[in-house]
Amino acid sequence: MKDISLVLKMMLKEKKDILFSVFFGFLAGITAVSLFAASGYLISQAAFAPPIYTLMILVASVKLLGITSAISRYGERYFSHRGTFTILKNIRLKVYDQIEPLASRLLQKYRSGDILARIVGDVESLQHFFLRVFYPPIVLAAVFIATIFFTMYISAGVALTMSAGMIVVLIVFPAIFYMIQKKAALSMREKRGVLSSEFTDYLYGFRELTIFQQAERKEQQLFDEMNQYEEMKASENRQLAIREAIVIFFSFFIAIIILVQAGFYVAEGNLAGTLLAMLFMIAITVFEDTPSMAVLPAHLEESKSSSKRLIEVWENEEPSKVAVQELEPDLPLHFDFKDVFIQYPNEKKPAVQHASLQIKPGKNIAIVGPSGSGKSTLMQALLTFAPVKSGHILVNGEDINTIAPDSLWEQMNVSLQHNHFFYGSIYENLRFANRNASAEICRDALEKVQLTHFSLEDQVLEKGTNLSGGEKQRLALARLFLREASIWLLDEPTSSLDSITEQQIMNEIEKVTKYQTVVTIRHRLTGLESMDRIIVMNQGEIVEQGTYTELMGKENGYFKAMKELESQQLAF
Ligand SMILES: Nc1ncnc2c1ncn2[C@@H]1O[C@H](COP(=O)(O)OP(=O)(O)OP(=O)(O)O)[C@@H](O)[C@H]1O
Repeated sequence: MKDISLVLKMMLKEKKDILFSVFFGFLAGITAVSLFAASGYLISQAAFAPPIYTLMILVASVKLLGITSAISRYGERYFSHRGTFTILKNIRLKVYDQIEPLASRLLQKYRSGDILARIVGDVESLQHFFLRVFYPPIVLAAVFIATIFFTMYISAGVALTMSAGMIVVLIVFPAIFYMIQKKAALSMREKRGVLSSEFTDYLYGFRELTIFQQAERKEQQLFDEMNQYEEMKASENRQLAIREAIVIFFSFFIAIIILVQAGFYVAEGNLAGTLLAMLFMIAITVFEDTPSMAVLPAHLEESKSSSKRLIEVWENEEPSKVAVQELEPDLPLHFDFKDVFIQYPNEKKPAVQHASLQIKPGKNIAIVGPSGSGKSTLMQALLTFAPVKSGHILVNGEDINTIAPDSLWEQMNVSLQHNHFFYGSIYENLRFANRNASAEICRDALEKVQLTHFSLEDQVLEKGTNLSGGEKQRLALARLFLREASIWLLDEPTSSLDSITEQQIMNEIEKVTKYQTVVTIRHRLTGLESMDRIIVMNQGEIVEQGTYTELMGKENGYFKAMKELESQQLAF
């Protein structure tokens, strides 16, 4: 039940459509049974040449039942499909609400292809739950019970046979098929996830695969995976067809048994001969919709696992927020890291540990250290993106987790190591930072980062593939000049630039950030003399922190050693 809780909750919101679907489904089923029962009776009666009005009443009943059955069937389809689409919409909104705050963490946990396959595929497959799992057995059982009650008045023996048939079709077959289904569905889902991940890898890595002449091998691997998946799918379809055939065969078998049984009663004189055709027609019609019970277990298993897999995406990721409070805009922000420990999912080693530091408003902070020492992770923690396992990050004395992230990001100007660019013009890619920025302001920003050779109309391809590394960095920095922010977080903002351009752009940044907090991650150790504080990291720990003079004054200091090493390398 827990597995299916997501779709059940969303479904029960649509009670009206559920009730109408069941009502019209029942009406369509029972009128169909009555229609064929009346037809059977009509044929038998006609043989005895009854008064014309008897025939007229019977013919009129048959016509009325036929029309009611058709209209009810339409009503059933209308409400069940309307309900299904509304349930799907509710599920999509729910899933989006759940994963939106976790987006960055989820991409650390799952391969992007797998998460995409999960969310799109699993949500889609939940459409079958209401349509093929939930209400058809209710309707079928209701039609069966009403028919069996009616049949009991004609022949208790036939009613008993019909009840036995109903139990086999509604309970025994689905239970057996469900057990068989469980195993097969698991491997199908795994295969689908693998295939989607492999395909995404192939698309993203196509250039590298081509350069290293591995594209053909990867393609072959993908084709093999696809063929295996197709084979599994075909085998599943075959299985479903066989199960449907078994149920259909059984239904006919029961109808024949009922015919023979009723014939026997007629021969014995315990049943009127005119009712024989009617009973046979009832038996055929009441079992008519039972093939849906053959596919029900497959859809139930699929819905259960889809619902479970979707819940798993956010289940253990629930942010441990106590209360979400908005930060007042323009409030100077003071960050305080207290013994912070960060570990990425599925990683053995922590990325950052025992990190304690303060970032006071208006200060200029540099984070330095060897590659992989945890500098970017520390910055991600300021943005609330890092998986902090213990310790606290306080913003003006309040736990960062209790603060609405939007109100924090509103005060930040961020340039990360890898910045995203959208397919569109330079202008669109700039205005993405500030929708109100005029063309003039955007041109001015381009000038500050020395990208004057670009016009605002120039095209940027997806992910900025037509820009050089340095141009991408400068375009990302140009965005920052369009926004007012009290905190600037810059992760190696100029690493791809020559030192002269770097200096000129940093001067521009300094001009606009005179009174702002600036945290910069640096690889090069030049130009750090004016920093208010330098945080030195090594293997996930802050090994030193202080001003340039303090750090250089340390006997056997780590920063001093790094600086000396860099000077020696530059001298060569
Ligand atoms: N998304 C991630 N998932 C798992 N491990 C990660 C992730 N990001 C970083 N790490 C690991 O965390 C550690 C710190 O990485 P981080 O990027 O913070 O270092 P860095 O000092 O910024 O490195 P660089 O100077 O090369 O950018 C590294 O061991 C890295 O492999």
